[in-house]
Amino acid sequence: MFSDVDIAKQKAAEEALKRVLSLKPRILGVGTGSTVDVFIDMLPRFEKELRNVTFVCVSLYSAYRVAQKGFNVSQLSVVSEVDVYVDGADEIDSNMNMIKGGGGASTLEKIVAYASRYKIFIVDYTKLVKRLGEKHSIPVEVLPEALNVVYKKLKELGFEVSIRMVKSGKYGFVVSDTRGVILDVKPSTDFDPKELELILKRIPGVVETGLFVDMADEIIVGYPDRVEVLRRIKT
Ligand SMILES: O=C[C@H](O)[C@H](O)[C@H](O)COP(=O)(O)O
Repeated sequence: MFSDVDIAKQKAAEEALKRVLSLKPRILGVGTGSTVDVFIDMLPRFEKELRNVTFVCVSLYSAYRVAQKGFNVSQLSVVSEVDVYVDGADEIDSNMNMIKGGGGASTLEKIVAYASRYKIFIVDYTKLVKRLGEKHSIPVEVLPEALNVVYKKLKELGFEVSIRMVKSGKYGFVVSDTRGVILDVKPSTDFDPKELELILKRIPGVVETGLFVDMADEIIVGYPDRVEVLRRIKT
């Protein structure tokens, strides 16, 4: 039995696939997470159209799944430009800014999104928020060597900080695909996403944050009965 959220994810993924086919990418960036998983599961329906596409994935897990379905997967290290990127998000505000990295992938996600000419994000309706930080902390990926230094600095700056722990299958810290440790950071007051991103990135040892500001070209929001598409107005 599918829940409303499952159906909403499917609707968003289906719409994204239509969009991808119309954009005819040579190189397609693929994010990670449960919504992207739905998107990956739909790829074989368009085997003919996607046969010559090279996929670049932001996690070993997504790369494995795309390759298992018979598509060409390339290493990010040999790619400098991506035509279209499809990924999920944890929170989206009314300015199309986002928190990402709930699945521990914010660094590679940001690199591929940055390298992509057109960035599409797919979410179910529960991801829309008035202000970023309503439901999720901000993931901050840190070099393992800098863990304590960054942790202490973030506390001094007034943030609530926790080190992300593995919930099962392994004991200890979550380690990202880029071997970073993830700190979940909760600002105590309202914040400006752009300013906060700068504050966090100024701390040596911080590799990336899960704040995605002014990044999305298109956000496809799935509902149980429809999709709504938000588009960035290019200035
Ligand atoms: O690190 C993970 C990514 O940012 C995901 O895109 C994000 O967490 C959303 O995941 P999901 O589609 O599972 O809600």
